[in-house]
Amino acid sequence: MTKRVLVLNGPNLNLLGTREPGTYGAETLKDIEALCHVAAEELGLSLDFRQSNYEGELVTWIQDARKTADGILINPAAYSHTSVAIHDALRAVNLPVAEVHLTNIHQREAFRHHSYVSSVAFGVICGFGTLGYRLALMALADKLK
Ligand SMILES: O=C(O)[C@]1(O)C=C(c2cccc(Sc3ccccc3)c2)[C@@H](O)[C@H](O)C1
Repeated sequence: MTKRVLVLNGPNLNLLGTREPGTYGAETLKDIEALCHVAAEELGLSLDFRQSNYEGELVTWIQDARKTADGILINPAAYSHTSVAIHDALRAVNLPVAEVHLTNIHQREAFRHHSYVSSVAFGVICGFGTLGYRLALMALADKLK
């Protein structure tokens, strides 16, 4: 049975590749989606890849995942540092969660050092750029086998 992973991307990630390439790299979210589909094919996973700037939409997608997905990869972006709602939704659905950040949030501004998602994720990857998405999918494939 092919395991299905919901890949969620938070606010402003739709702007990747357009500004701040020195911080977030030159790749776009479309580039990340493409690399995720290549990795998923290699790992025998199916993917649902989404991005939203709206916290409530991300919460609803997480809730729906209880019935439609086997695991979640999430880059919550700025909501990492603010959203108890996303934390609670991830806890409620009780699916394996891998958290990804393109940058090393621990080397950045203090307000980025804490993530409300990390305590409900089985693993957290940060600082490896877009490779972090591939690494997280590898970890999810292993967790779901
Ligand atoms: O490193 C990440 O992936 C992170 O999750 C991603 C973030 C992020 C995501 C998208 C955009 C921006 S800021 C930005 C705005 C315009 C163009 C490029 C970047 C930050 C930060 O909010 C987080 O603190 C860290």
